[in-house]
Amino acid sequence: MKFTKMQAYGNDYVYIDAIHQELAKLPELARFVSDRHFAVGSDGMVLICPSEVSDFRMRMFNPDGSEGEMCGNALRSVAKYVYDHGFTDKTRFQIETFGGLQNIELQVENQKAVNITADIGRPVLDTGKIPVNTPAAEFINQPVRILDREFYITAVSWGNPHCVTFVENTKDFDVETYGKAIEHHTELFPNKTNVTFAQVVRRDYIKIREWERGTGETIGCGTGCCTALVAASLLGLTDREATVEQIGGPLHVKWDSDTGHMIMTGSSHTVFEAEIEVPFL
Ligand SMILES: N[C@H](CCC[C@H](N)C(=O)O)C(=O)O
Repeated sequence: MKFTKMQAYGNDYVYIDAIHQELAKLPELARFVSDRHFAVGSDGMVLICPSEVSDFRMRMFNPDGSEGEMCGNALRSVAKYVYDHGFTDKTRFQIETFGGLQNIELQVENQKAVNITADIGRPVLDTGKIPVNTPAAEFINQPVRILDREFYITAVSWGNPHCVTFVENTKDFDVETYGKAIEHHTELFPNKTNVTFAQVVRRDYIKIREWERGTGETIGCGTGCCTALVAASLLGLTDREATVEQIGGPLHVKWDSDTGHMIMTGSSHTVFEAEIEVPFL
């Protein structure tokens, strides 16, 4: 099976062309390729698929085999993939996800996409108890007891469930213990959740660490950055545009006040392309 390893802010996935290759047993395939000892090693698997309603479709799977409805870094990387591989020569197009149709705009240098802007639509402030895109009860800065602590949590859905809580210092924070506990708080988040721990540094600068559903701590998370900005600006801690510093680097995010859409702009990189023998395919 042919694949491409790409990373965006160190959020690394195995990208597979599912337009020209037949694939099967997708959850098993995701668990297999993501393994850092026995296979390629990644934060998950992303498929580039044909779409009946837009230019392309993306599907993303976590290393535990579960499927995420949306992924900001994968979205921008798929946009780069289809352009760099000559699947399209458009610099503006759409990618279908389970989180809706996402609008892409590429900045190209030497026939390669170097910077990718993605409009990922409007956030829904909910924990996943209601169907996505239903105007809903808002879940903003709610006190929630997790293990031995109380957290103030804001829930944001981009199609996939996210939540964010503000901490004093992300650097020393025990992301694993509390991230895991919040991820699995299924009374509040029936579909589990991605968890962002954020620290506001200035009105236009936020630091985050991310605990991802089905993955664990990652060093970059596009939708996590967007989630942090939504909560921080709703709470009056930042303006509607910020740089979000992740361990893997800074991403620029803007929550457009005219449209209510979230716009993220950042890079993505191809690491290598290769073939892997999959014993069960
Ligand atoms: N890293 C991703 C999010 C993946 C979310 C996934 N872990 C889920 O189960 O929803 C990003 O850049 O937005």
